[in-house]
Parts: sequence; structure tokens; C-alpha cells
Amino acid sequence: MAASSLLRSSPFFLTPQPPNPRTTTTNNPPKFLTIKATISSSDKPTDTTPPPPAIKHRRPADESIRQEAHRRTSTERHNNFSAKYVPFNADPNCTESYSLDEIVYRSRSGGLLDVQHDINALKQFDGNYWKSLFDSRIGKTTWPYGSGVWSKKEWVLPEIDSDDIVSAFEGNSNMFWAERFGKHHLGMNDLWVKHCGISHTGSFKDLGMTVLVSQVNRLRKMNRPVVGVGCASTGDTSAALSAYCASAGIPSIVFLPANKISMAQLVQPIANGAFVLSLDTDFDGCMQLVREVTAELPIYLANSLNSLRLEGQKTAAIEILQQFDWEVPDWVIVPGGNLGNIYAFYKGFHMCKELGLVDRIPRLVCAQAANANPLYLHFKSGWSDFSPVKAKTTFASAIQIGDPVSIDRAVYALKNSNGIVEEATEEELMDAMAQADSTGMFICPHTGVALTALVKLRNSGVIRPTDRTVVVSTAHGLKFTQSKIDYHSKSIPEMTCRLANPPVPVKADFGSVMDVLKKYLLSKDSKE
Ligand SMILES: Cc1ncc(COP(=O)(O)O)c(C=O)c1O
Ligand SMILES: N[C@@H](CCOP(=O)(O)O)C(=O)O
Repeated sequence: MAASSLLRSSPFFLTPQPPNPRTTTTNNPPKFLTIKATISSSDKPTDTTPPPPAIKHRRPADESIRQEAHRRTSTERHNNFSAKYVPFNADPNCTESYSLDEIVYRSRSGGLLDVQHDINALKQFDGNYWKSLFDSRIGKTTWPYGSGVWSKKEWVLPEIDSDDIVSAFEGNSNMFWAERFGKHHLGMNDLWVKHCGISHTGSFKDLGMTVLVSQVNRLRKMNRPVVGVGCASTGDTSAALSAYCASAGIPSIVFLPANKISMAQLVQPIANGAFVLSLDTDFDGCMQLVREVTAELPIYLANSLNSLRLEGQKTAAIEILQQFDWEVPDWVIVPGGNLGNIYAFYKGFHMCKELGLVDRIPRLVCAQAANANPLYLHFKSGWSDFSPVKAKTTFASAIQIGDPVSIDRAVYALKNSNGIVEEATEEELMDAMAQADSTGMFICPHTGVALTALVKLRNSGVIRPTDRTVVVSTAHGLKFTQSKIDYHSKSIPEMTCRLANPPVPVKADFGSVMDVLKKYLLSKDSKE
């Protein structure tokens, strides 16, 4: 049987089993994977007889995919994968830890927490095993592995019953080869945009929220005191929270800074039935309030202060490696606000290295709006001392954050990846967004911030023309159409809007239309 059909029909296809000490020694993958790994294109079997079709095990007609997954979970329980909360970046001798079923967001000393996986249990399988397992799950509808997040379940929330998972089959977002933008504007041939915003609610937040809301679903089934889930938001966290909660029938409460988020983002939680509080403060003010409120009421905190969120977000890093056939890009550029995501990317890459899927990690760049740049200022000071800032209005409104909760996580990620922080002025980010759009993308202003960082690092020669570079696009451009309207109608005070492309008013008669079109075609001709 061909190795691929062996893989597909094997009971190991969907879930890794613990190694049987009688047949497997530590670090030896199960036999079928050894077979797959050793068949290279040069020594393919010469027998051209097509392999017999893989046997399809259709579930009983009265069983849903959830129930089927639940049935399967009972066999998965034989594995000994586990995870717990530990203080972030703690001394190796520290013994403080918490079960993921506890409701805890901070360590005893008030520091951040991190989800720590039992790496030794995961290491019972080698890198090739994990690569094959993750690759085998892409594009399927098998619950919950059709999700880009849950296809890595063993590395995310290994102990949750698949039946408790709340998922929209998020993740597996496309990687756009930015051919024209790279070639014409930067002289680059290996530039990619990871479209994390082409997603269920239009931003990368879905990746983390599926994990958090699934855990809440589990806690509620365990009768833990969780009446609702709450967050402070600049628009994307609230959209994801309200959608996932609505799909699980869990009340959601969102704290939004009044008049500081886009209309599309505001309407998302409203439509999904969240309890929406519009507060006369900025995001940092909302964050402070939600922390105080969740300490008093049985409302579970859904911001990235809660390290569960980052377990989902880290899968975007694993996906990038997967999409490059497990080859490591040179650079990954991420726009930063509350600063959970830059650490999530670091964590995903680092886990892949630690578990032998790759041999290095990319250099990370965190890009901030100059109007909300506390991390940039910290980086420029040589990481000397950190001071929050009062964030000013920016078109990149989702990263208008002056006192990021994950500052320590971000600094750790950047120091350990030989990372860099860049900033973008309003004009730079809007021009970058317009330029990218003119090459076929339709990005959000935050991605414009990341692209500006790329342009600066390319112009200074830090990023070389042939470096494989991934820019992370964090939200869908359709959530930010007003900024594009303002730009293309040149209605932004003190901004040239040099790439504005406003519609041309023309009289509705043949002659006028012909005149305008001839002029346009001539101008195009002379540019060729
Ligand atoms: C669209 C968008 N991009 C980037 C970010 C920054 O992510 P983080 O807060 O994890 O740094 C956010 C949220 O802050 C966002 O909503
Ligand atoms: N951009 C975020 C800000 C909050 O970030 P979080 O990751 O801590 O929830 C948003 O969309 O609300």
C-alpha cells in the first residue's frame, strides 16, 4: 500500500497514540510514519497499480461530528499530554502552577502567566511525526481538526474533550505571495502576506478566542462559576468573543472605548447579541475597568492577559512553517498593540524548534503606530526602562494602546528572536496600505503599519532582497473602509494622500466618456 494511503487509513491518522514500550523506543515514530518519511521522490515504488481506495469510516447517520469526536476522545485519553499555567518566564526552580481548569490570570507575585506544556510527553514523538500529523489534518471536516488551531490540539489544549470545543474552523488562512508589491516597491521576490484577517470575524483574534471560549464551555459544564465572558477591546477581540460566545450560547460583555473603533467592528458584537458597554475612555481605560470588574463578578476575562488566548494565536506561526513545507522564513513582521500576538508567534516558532520540526526560528519584527508606540520607545532606549504612553488617535485604531498588558512577553519574544521594533507615522501607514491595495490586496491599516516596517528595514538594508519575509495581516480591510474612503477622497488634514485614486465624475454621454477614457489610456501607455 502506498505510504500516503497507509497514513490515511491508519488509526493514527487523527490522533497520536502513546508509544508502546514493547514496539517503540523513545523518539522512534510509529512504523507507518517511518515508512512515509523514508520514501523520497527518487525511490518511489515502480509499481504503477493505483492503491486501493482508502476505506471511509462514515459515522452512524444519527451521530453528529461532535458526538463522533467525543467517542474518539475516549481513545485519545490514553495519551499523556497535558498543560498547566505557570508564572511567565519564572525561575526554573519555581514550583507555582495552576490547572487550566482554575480561574486565574496572574501569578502570586502579580506577574503574567504562561501555558506550559509537558514537553517531555510531546517529545515521545519526533519532529517528522508531528509534521505528518498536522499535515494530514489540513482541509478536513473532521471535528475539530478542520480548524487550523485544533489541528494542533495536542499542542494547544491537549486535555479538552473535543465535544467541548467551540470552533468555526478558523485558521488555515491563506498566504498571499506579494509578487507585485515585493518586486516593484522593494526589489524582493520572496515576500508573503499571511492573511490572518481573512477569517470568521475578520481578524486573527478568532485563533485565540476559539481556545478561550472552548475552555469556558468546559468550565461551565463543570459547574464552575462563569456566568459570562468579558473583554476590553479596540474592536477585534470583542467581535471574536461575541461571535464564539453566541455560537456556544454563552453571555458576552464587551467594554468598548466610545467613538474609537470602526463602525464595522462596533456592529459585530451588537449583531452577535453581546452586552455592549460604550465607555467614555480609551482602550487602556477599558482594560483597567474590565480587570477590576472580572475580579469582582463571575465574568471570565477574555483579553490576552489570559494566556489561554495565546495558545490559539501561536498556531499561526506553526501554519506559516507548514505552508512553507517546514522551511523557516527569515523574517516575520507583526503589528503590535496589547502585545500578546508577537509573543504568541515566538512561542509557536519556538515550540516547533524545541520539538524538532525545524532547526531555527525567524527573526521577529514588531511594528507599532508612531501615535501608540510604547514598545518602540522601549526598544530605542536599549530596553532600559519601560514607560506606558498616552496613545494618540491613529488610523490603525485597533492598536491604539499605550499601556500594553503583555509588554514583558513582547520583550522576551524580541530578545530571544534577535528581533527589532519599528514604527509608522500616519502618512507612512496609509501610503503603505494604499500601495499594497494597488497591487491587489485590500488590507487594514495595521497591516499598513507592518508593511511600513518592512519598507524601512528593506531601505536600510537590514532585510535583504532575497530574504523570505512574511508580513502578518491581522484584520480584514473591509472592517476599515472609512479610512480608505478618507484617504482616496483626500479628506485627511495635513496628509498628501499621494496614492489617492478618487472616482472621476463624468457626464453620462458617449463623447465625454470617450474623452476621459482616451486620456486615461494614453497616460497608462506612456507609463509602460
Ligand atoms: C487588527 C489588529 N492588529 C494588531 C493587533 C495587535 O495585536 P496585539 O494586541 O496582540 O499586539 C490588534 C489588537 O491589538 C488588532 O486588533
Ligand atoms: N486589538 C485588540 C486589543 C485587545 O487585545 P487583546 O489581544 O488583549 O484582547 C482588540 O481588538 O480588542
